Amino acid sequence: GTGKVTATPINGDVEYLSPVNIGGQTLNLDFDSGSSDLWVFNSQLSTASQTGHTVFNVAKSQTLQMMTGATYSISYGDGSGSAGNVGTDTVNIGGATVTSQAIELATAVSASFVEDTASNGLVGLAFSKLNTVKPTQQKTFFDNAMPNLAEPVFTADLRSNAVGAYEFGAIDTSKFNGTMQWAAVNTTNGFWQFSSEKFQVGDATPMAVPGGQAIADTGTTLMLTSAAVVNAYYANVQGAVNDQQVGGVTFPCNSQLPDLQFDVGGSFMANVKGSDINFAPVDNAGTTCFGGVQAIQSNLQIYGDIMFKSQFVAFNGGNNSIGMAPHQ
Ligand SMILES: NCc1ccc(-c2ccco2)nc1
Repeated sequence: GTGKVTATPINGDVEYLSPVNIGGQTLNLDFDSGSSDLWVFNSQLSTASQTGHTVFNVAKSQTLQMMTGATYSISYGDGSGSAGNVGTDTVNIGGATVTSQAIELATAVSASFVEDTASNGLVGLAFSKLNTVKPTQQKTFFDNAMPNLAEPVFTADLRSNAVGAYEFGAIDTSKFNGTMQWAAVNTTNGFWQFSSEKFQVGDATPMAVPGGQAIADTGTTLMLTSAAVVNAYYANVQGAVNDQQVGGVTFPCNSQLPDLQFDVGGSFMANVKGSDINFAPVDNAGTTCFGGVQAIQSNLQIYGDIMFKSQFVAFNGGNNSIGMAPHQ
């Protein structure tokens, strides 16, 4: 079978939310190709933590079965996290259904998740080896769904300030231009990881990031790469400054930002449109804007939603490869 759901950008493309049916209850969740836990806000949480959220009511599902003794605890790169207990239930994502999916039921969530009332949990779509459930590690929705999917794939079609889609089991060739290009994924760390050692700003001389690796992460807002690439990129932008107060590089909102091409697995170069690198204003007048490309002090680069807004991306769990093509 196949399944398709909308991916709706929230608060200026900070994150994308998709409807997921769990035991007959529909919640808007954040699909995250950078982690491997499916967890939800639910009726076990304190009233304070539930405030503003749609929660999964554990008493209302007729198919929920609690997993005795199982717990989870997850923390993310941005310092957020959640922890709780675990059950299994039927999960339906746009028609793709798994009858016994591990549902991680938060009993504690960090403040930033409580404050983010648009999101009621995450669907982890990285590799199951990263799942945090103990004592028995659980499989992701994609791993569980794969055997019944027409093709062992899911795709991310994320758009700038527009509704896009996640699809399981098929690659909709009408959603991208040209031929999709593919690269091998290294699953050792449990991510959709590939080498990314070459960058090109506009039509300037390409630059090398020896040993550079990257992950494709729908659950991260920005595109995080090496300081060398960030400096080289914004050297082309009049008025760009690294503003410690704001927490990264800003520039005049009316800047003409160049495109940025990046290497995917040594197999092909993919492009991020300059317009997609103008992320958001930092001041009320909308004069100064925050860059969508920012530095990370690690050679594991994180290509988040800024990249997905320029590239239609296919994740192939059958042969562990990643495909990209410019959106239609
Ligand atoms: N990359 C995983 C991830 C996703 C969302 C969040 C988050 C924090 C507050 C609201 O959302 N944190 C980390």
